[in-house]
Amino acid sequence: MPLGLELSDFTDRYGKFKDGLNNRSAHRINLKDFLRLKLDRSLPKQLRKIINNREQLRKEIEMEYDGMLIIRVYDKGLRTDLPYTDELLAKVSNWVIPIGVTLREFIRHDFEKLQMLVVAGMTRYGKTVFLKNAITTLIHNEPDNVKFTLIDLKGGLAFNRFANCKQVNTVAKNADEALLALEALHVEMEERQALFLSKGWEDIGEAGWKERHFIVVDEGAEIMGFESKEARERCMYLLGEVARIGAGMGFRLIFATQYPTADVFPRQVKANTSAALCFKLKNSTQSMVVLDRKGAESLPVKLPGRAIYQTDCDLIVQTPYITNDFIDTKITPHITIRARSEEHGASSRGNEEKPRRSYTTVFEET
Ligand SMILES: Nc1ncnc2c1ncn2[C@@H]1O[C@H](COP(=O)(O)OP(=O)(O)OP(=O)(O)O)[C@@H](O)[C@H]1O
Repeated sequence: MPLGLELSDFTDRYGKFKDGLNNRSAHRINLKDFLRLKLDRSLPKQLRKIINNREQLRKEIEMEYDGMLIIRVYDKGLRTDLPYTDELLAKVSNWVIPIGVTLREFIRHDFEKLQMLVVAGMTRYGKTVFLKNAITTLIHNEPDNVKFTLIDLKGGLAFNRFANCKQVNTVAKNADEALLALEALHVEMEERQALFLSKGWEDIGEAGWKERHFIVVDEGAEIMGFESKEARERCMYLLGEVARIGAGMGFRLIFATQYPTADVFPRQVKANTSAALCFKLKNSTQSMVVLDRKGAESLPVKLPGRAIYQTDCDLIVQTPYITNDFIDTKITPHITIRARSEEHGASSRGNEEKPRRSYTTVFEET
């Protein structure tokens, strides 16, 4: 790396490098075209056409810094679809989910290593499909240990198919339900913290508990639209608490939004999250909020599933496309029809009974 420059000086110019490499066409002779030759007077013309055939270059580049600046150039771009299949599912286990493919490899996200994940992207670019992919994978791979609190602030339609899975504690569809669910989680978290302290356990690993509780929020920006200011602030605070202290106690957060502005992310969520999956965004300001760099605005248009996966480095991936039929085949064995009131107090570890509780948020004027 030339002295005084950093990786972002190159990645910010990704488009310029790529267009520079592709600004001409190349000779391409397709042997199959010879089989289609017609033996008539136009033969020389046909041959000339085959020999002079030119195709626009579609080279792709990847940039990385590992002490050296590495720029990889590929003849072809990344595939535009990656169906979620049984073979793909077999490549992940435990708390690992598939993120997608790059030009070189299959990428996974391990929630034991990076417990919180931010997902962002304009509408119709694949956020919800990705969340369904994550939920299905975890239910399939850890059916006895995973628990979910699903908060779908777009009305609950996307998560509805998971509502009767035994692993799903709650599907919250609006401000009141979201607040109630988060209050319940907060109480559980505080109880766990007190128990861990009394037992001298540092974290869930040391406690030897297998359960992991995932809180999945789809359209987190809606929280800013809650009518009541108190509800808004309380929700932000509670999500922030999950991000701040939840990881060690087995809580995992996936926070998705299509409007990533600075005020949409609870401060603690941004501060405690070191992984992001970012689909195309409207502008570089939004990209800066999610990735701390420009780039998500330059992802291709009309290409759902294309995203930047950011951990300690940034990778351009094509995420798997999971169909609702595939989801249903995987979750049907886990569906139990229960009254929702029973689910709310569902035991979160093993089969031990917990008293059913209700939670009330009281706002006092100061
Ligand atoms: N990984 C993918 N590969 C190919 N196509 C995809 C992928 N993900 C999503 N799509 C296509 O894009 C459409 C929109 O995806 P999805 O519902 O996940 O978008 P979204 O970002 O959640 O949008 P909204 O915010 O409007 O719900 C899907 O119906 C599907 O046709």
